[in-house]
Amino acid sequence: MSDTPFPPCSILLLSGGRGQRMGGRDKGLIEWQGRPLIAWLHERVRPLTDDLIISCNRNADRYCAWADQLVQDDSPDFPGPLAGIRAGLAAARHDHLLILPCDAPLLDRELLDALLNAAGERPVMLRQGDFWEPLFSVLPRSLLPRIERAWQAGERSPQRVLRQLDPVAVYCPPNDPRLANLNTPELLDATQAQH
Ligand SMILES: Nc1nc2c(ncn2[C@@H]2O[C@H](COP(=O)(O)OP(=O)(O)OP(=O)(O)O)[C@@H](O)[C@H]2O)c(=O)[nH]1
Ligand SMILES: [Mg+2]
Repeated sequence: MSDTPFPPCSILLLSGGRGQRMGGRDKGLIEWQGRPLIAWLHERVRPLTDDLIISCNRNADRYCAWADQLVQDDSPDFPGPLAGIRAGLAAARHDHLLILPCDAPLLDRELLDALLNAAGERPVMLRQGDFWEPLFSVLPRSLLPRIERAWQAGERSPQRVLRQLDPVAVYCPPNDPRLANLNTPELLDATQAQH
């Protein structure tokens, strides 16, 4: 399965959002260049892991085709991506979990390698210009109890949680096209026209 130099990792694709800016549609299943967004992410990460986890809160019957395991939030009200991260960490079979959002189909192998090569005892988080990007990160599973404590104390922001855990940064330029995040129909159309 794996053709990588790094230790085995689990991979979590976050696809459990409300998709409000897409009119409430399940974003991972929206077609981009003729295939659902989640299929592009799946193609990119499948060679890197034997433990591909998708966090979804709808359409499990479709998502199961692209995953080894599915996880869902433990409440039905879309509490945000940290809910998916805690479920993914709890389910992960390897010591490290690479986390990615479902709506970034232009991610490339080089960026994934950079994140995974930095994996260790501290969290790894992408830093795009001046901004931390917690949904592009690698977490050791050993951090689950600390993340769980923060959650129980009412924290819901992945960025605040990860910043408190002494993250290692992997740097990207501010306008790195590989990080195009397709949040709206307009962005979806614009990137389709370019690729
Ligand atoms: N598990 C889980 N994942 C979520 C939740 N909210 C967002 N995400 C995921 O986090 C990533 C970033 O979220 P957004 O890009 O804002 O996606 P979204 O929340 O579906 O879209 P909007 O409703 O328009 O904000 C996406 O991969 C989402 O699927 C949630 O409540 N639970
Ligand atoms: Mg959102």
